[in-house]
Amino acid sequence: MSLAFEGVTQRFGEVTALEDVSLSVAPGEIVALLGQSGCGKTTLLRLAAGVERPSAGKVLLEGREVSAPEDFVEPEQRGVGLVFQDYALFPHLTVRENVRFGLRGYDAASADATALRAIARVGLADLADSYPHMLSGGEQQRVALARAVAPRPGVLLMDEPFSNLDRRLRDVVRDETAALLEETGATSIIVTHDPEDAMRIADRIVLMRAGRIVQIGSGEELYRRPVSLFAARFFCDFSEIAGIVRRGAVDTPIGSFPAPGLAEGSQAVVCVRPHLIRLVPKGYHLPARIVTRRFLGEVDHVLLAVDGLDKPLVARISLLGSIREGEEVGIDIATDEVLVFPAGDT
Ligand SMILES: Nc1ncnc2c1ncn2[C@@H]1O[C@H](COP(=O)(O)OP(=O)(O)OP(=O)(O)O)[C@@H](O)[C@H]1O
Repeated sequence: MSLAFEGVTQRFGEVTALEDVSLSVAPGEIVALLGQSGCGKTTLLRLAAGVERPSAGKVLLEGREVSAPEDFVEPEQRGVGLVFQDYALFPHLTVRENVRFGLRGYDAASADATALRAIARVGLADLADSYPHMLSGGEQQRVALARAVAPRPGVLLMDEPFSNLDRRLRDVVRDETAALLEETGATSIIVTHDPEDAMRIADRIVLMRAGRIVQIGSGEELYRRPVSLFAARFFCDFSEIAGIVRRGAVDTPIGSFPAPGLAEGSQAVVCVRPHLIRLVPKGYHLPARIVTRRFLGEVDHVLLAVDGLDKPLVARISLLGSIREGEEVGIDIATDEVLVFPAGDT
């Protein structure tokens, strides 16, 4: 089922939660709404679900407007499944009863069979007669997912579905959810503030800020070609170096970087990715000194002082051998991967 927002604006009194948002989600596509707290992600989800009506603009399901005052389709009529951050399970119902709850319109026998199939699909067959309080967070999340997908909704809307899970469990449940979404073929929107969640699960990421869409693209597009410093910072902890544009380039203590399209004399920010700095022996490339080195397992977190920079460069690299703090080294920066943005473009 396709889902589209056309010029949607949503106001709550003085607050504009969404401003002229347009987005089309293709049938079966998985889209992540990514952004900081308060940027309007949940509001967009609530509009799709039909629990909110837009102040202006349209919501379309399968090409049909479902948001117009005279043609407003109620949430339960939209064929939309919902999964919330807190799972929203009924505490007095068992797992089986919770999942059956979403299957209105089925006769008792087929509701039971369908519920049990969905429960088995998320690996909880043995817990079908348990109550939510007897389950771990990950198990409760799986029940919520089973309840949402059991009626085979055309659209699945998920609001921060993994945020209550600890790191390790989160990875597992996220991968399971991705597999299940693919299998059901539901058009899915997942709200998250975690870029890794978005990159791992979504076909396309919609980066939002203050009620507007900043950029739409695949995880790789957003990571490699962010449209602004704001978008860039969302996906990478860069070392940022300020400079002034002179003759189409920014001169910095670590080199000169092309700044196409930036005005002569304007302030710019040069962004260097921590994993694209390579250490070479002293005397080669750019001279630097190791300020600190922290072993993190797969990589080392290294701070490098460079003459002329007021803050050390951050590098995340694998340091073989016995490089020590205080040691003089050379550094080689993959310059074609360096990004340059106008300063203040946040
Ligand atoms: N019912 C409401 N009444 C008043 N203001 C609201 C209402 N719902 C949302 N807002 C405001 O609209 C803005 C967007 O909120 P929304 O919940 O959509 O953001 P979000 O990106 O989902 O944030 P979070 O990640 O914290 O859930 C916020 O400023 C919020 O305070």
